[in-house]
Amino acid sequence: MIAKVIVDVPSSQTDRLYDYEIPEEWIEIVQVGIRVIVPFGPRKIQGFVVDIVSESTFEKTKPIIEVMDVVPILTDELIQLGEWLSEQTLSFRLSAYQLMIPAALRTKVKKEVHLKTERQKISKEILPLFEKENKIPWEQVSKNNRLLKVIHQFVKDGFLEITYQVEEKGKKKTERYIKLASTHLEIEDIPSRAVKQKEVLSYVAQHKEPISVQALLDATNTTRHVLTTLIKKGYVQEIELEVYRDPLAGTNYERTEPRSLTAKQTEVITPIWESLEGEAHQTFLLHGVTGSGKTEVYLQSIDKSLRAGKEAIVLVPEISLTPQMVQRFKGRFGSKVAVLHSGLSMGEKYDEWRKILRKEVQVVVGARSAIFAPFTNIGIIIIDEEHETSYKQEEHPRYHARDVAIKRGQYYKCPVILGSATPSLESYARAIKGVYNLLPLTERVNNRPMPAVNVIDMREELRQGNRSMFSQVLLEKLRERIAKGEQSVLFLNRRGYSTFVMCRDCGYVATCDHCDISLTYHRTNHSLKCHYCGHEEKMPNTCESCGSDHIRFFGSGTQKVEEELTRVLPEAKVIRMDIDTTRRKGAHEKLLTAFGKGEADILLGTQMIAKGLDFPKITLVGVLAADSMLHIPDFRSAERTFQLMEQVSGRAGRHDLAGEVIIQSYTPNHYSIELVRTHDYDQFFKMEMSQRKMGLYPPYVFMVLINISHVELTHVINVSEKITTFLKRQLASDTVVLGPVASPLTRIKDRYRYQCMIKYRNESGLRETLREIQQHYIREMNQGQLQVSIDMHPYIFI
Ligand SMILES: Nc1ncnc2c1ncn2[C@@H]1O[C@H](COP(=O)(O)OP(=O)(O)OP(=O)(O)O)[C@@H](O)[C@H]1O
Ligand SMILES: [Zn+2]
Ligand SMILES: [Zn+2]
Repeated sequence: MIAKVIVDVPSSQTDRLYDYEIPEEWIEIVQVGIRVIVPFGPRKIQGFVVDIVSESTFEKTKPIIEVMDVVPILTDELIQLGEWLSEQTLSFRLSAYQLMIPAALRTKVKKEVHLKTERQKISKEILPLFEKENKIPWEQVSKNNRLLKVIHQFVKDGFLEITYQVEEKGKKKTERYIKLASTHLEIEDIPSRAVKQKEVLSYVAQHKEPISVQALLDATNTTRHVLTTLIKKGYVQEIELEVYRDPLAGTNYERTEPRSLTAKQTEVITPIWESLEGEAHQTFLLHGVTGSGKTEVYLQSIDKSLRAGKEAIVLVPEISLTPQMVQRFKGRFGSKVAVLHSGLSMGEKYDEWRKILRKEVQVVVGARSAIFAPFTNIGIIIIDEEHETSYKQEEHPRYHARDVAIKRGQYYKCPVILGSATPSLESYARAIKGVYNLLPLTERVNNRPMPAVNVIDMREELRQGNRSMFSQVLLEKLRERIAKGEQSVLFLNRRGYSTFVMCRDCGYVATCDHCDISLTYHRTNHSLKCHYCGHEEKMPNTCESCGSDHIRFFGSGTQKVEEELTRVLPEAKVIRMDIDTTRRKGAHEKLLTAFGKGEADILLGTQMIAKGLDFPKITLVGVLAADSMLHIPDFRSAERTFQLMEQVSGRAGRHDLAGEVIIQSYTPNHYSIELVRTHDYDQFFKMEMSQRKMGLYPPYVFMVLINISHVELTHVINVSEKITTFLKRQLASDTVVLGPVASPLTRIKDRYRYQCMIKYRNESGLRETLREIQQHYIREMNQGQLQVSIDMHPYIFI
């Protein structure tokens, strides 16, 4: 038999299947989806088995050297998906598969074989291995073909298990448990004076499940000594059981019951349920205003899926994966839920992934990469806040989770729900065309009003002599809330607000020596940092250009706002939430809990407070500078501004108290800001679509961005020109090829950067043409000199 293997060498030449012979004694063990070690030239390398065939087309094939997994870590479906993904994103299949497995499996970790059962159940052949301990190192068996075969069978039967020991400081992995020994000695045999022994034994006997040693000692109020005697006499047995590193251990999730749906919710959930029950894939766009009860629709759709014996994947943006958000799912589905996000340690991620693989959970809530959860019977896939750009991965493979969701939805013939109060233009356009099924939820639950929005013209404020960052109205309203004991949220858009250092005398701005970008001031260690290459230097005392000591940092980060706030509103208690105050694990939760308990009047923060917040006492939302994002040179800047303003506004008045929003802006008449006043998404969509049509941007066309970089400027220009000429010759006449032009960020890490852009409607041969470009520059790229990166549906243009 021949295994087709994707080898662990990320380069274009090796991005194909290699044939390896499966040694006779491993025929049963080598399966599709496991990893193997194979000879590759003079080296031994890892690879994924993606297919097994009876014969190779090659005359000579080398045999597999070693088997790395006993159970497949990639399902057949994921293997297919990886192939598709690499075609779509023009990346290596290897990278696609590595995306699908947890990092713990990609690093060098200790592997062990664990005994999961009583010794009697396993054969004599391997019994001696487990004489001393219930586990042995994997190396002890991996090279022995005969043993491996036996082990494989026991793993299949569930008596043994292979685990990866991701060691982490201060984290428990296993705990000692006590259970009744299978020898069945009678309790009466214990001498009557050994009261304690009897007591402990009967306690153990009453429990069907093993009890942790500590719990047992606590419950029976005994010492370890009594227990040891019982173990020695053979009444009870001490075993080691794995405990998952639960990042949320100790959190008690309050159970929630399904609510009876409103008429509107019923209307939108019906077609979703029909799709689920009829096993007919459909993509739904759930367009529900903030507070319209989308989450309840998700929950009851998931419930439907679980009742049908199927699984569910829920994606939420990384930044809204807060404990509050997790609570909503754990509260309804308890331990059936696994959570995957970037805040987890490598070991924790591995644990959650394993729960999915072992089918111990049926629901996954996670950020982008959770879309690859190795479920095999998916009943529904939900993408909340579908307009969020974080669903697109900005490194190879540059995939969009929405595309992967739909692909998997087609495979499992299940519904995919894209939910948002402000859908992306691309999705809404597709819904209107009928490609997606549009489900509108236009009102808030129980007819609560949408918050009233007041846009303040900050130019006018300035004219009236108000030089502070707070308008008169906003200050007044903030005071009002403090007096009434209600809460406010102040939002500052982080983007476009770097704190740069400038000389007041000559205008010199401190920039990075390796990148064409200004350095950012960091207060904590009084230094300047480049956010692109990590270069760091001390904050200068004098200007490098003119020697003046009038060198200061500018910009207004959240820290500055906080300072200003304490000056103008000394009575206000403020909680600040930004990257700095939430860096430590659990800090995010702590701050939110404190705010929820009413320990502060004002929550001041960046993007991370724009979504998910649902506190009854928030009645005022203030946006300090709505247009900070509007002037970023990106065709989506108006869309992002509108989406963000709507999301932030949505935090106010979600419960009994009515909400109010103050938006401060220097361009109050821009449609993306003005239309937030009426919460008019449809009108915004119309206006923005006409802009896109004029400028020839998505969704009217598809785009491809090609970035070319090299340390020598002349070479970058040379290659960029060649690529552009080639594209113009190859592509259809109505396709637009723009460039080459210098990228907005012309130099990063001493490399010059140029780009060219393709806008197209129909291009059947596009991928082949782009592959040709990749192939052409293979050698130069492998040498690490040149980089040509291709982004199929770009979101970032710098
Ligand atoms: N059927 C229902 N009956 C009563 N209350 C409900 C119902 N559905 C949802 N709610 C409540 O209404 C509020 C808003 O619902 P939810 O948070 O699900 O809205 P959403 O559309 O997800 O909002 P957002 O997009 O702003 O996060 C919540 O407090 C929720 O508990
Ligand atoms: Zn730099
Ligand atoms: Zn100067």
